[in-house]
Amino acid sequence: MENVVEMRNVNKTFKGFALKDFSLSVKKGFVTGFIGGNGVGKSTIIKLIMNLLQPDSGEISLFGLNYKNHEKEIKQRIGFVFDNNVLYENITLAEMKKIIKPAYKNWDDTLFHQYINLFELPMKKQIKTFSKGMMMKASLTFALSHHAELIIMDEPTSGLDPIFRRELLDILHDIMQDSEKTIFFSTHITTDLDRIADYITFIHNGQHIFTKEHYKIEEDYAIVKGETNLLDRDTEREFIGIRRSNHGFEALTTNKQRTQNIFGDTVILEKPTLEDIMLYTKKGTDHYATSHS
Ligand SMILES: Nc1ncnc2c1ncn2[C@@H]1O[C@H](COP(=O)(O)OP(=O)(O)OP(=O)(O)O)[C@@H](O)[C@H]1O
Repeated sequence: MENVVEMRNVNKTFKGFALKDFSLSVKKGFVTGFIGGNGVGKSTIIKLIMNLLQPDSGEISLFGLNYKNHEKEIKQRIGFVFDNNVLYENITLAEMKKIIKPAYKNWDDTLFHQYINLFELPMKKQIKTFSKGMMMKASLTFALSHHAELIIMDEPTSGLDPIFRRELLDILHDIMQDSEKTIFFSTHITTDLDRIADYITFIHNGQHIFTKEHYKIEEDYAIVKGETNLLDRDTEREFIGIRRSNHGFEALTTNKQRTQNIFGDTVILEKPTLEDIMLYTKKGTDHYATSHS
C-alpha cells in the first residue's frame, strides 16, 4: 500500500522534549487520526511533516519526494488547517483569496465559492471579527480549494460546537469518496475518530506507540477487570497501566488472547475506548518513570 507521508528515524530535540528515531507512515486513500495527550509532540510532528520545522536528523518524504528538492511541488499537493488563527486578521476573505489563489496551480474558484456559501462566510468582513468556528471554516475553505491530495489538520475540531463538528466530519467524509485523497489530523476528541478514522496513530512522550487500523484496536486491546489477589510481579508485567481499588483492579492489555490464556475466566475483558488506551498508557509510563528513577 502506498504511503503519502514517510518519516524515518527522525530526531528533533527541544529543551525538555525529544523525538528520538521517530518513524511514521501515513497511508494513501485513508483517514488517519493522530492522538496523544498534551505536549506529547503532535504539533511538532505535524510541523515537521509540513516543513515548518526541520529535523535534526532523519528522513521525511511526502508523495515519495523530499523537501530539499521538491518543496514547491509538495506544498501544491497539501491542504493545511491550523488549530489557531494564522489568517491575516486585518483583511477580508476576498482580499485573502487574492493572496492565496495565485500560489496554487490547481486553485478552483467554483469550489472555493461553494465552500464559502456552504459555510455562510462573509467575503467582505474583516477576518478579525470572525468567531472561532468561522475562522476554522475559512481555514478549511482555503485548504480544500486547490484539490489537495493530502489534507493535514492540527486539532480542527477543538473549540467547535457539536453541530459544526458533525458538519466538518461529514465534509471530510465526502472528500474521502475520492480514493486519491488522504487525511491526517490530530485531535483530543477521540469520539470524532469513531466517525471517520480508518487508522489511528497514537504517540506518547515523543514515541510512536502504534498505528493501527481502527477496528483492529478493539481486537488487540482490552480492559481487564479482576480481583487484586490475581496480581503479582509476574502477572503485573502482562499489563500496561493498572488501576487498583477496594473492589479489585482494572488494567489494559495489548494482547487479549494471551490474557485469556493466563487468567481464563477469573477476569472480565471489556472493549477499551481510545481514551482508555491513552489513559492507561500514560499511567504505565508514569509508573515506569517513577519506579526507575
Ligand atoms: N519551538 C519550540 N521550542 C521549544 N520547545 C518546543 C517548541 N515546540 C514545541 N516544544 C515543546 O515540545 C513538546 C511537544 O509540544 P507539541 O506542541 O508538539 O505537543 P502536542 O502533542 O501538540 O500538545 P498539545 O496537544 O497540548 O497541543 C512540548 O513540551 C513543547 O513545550
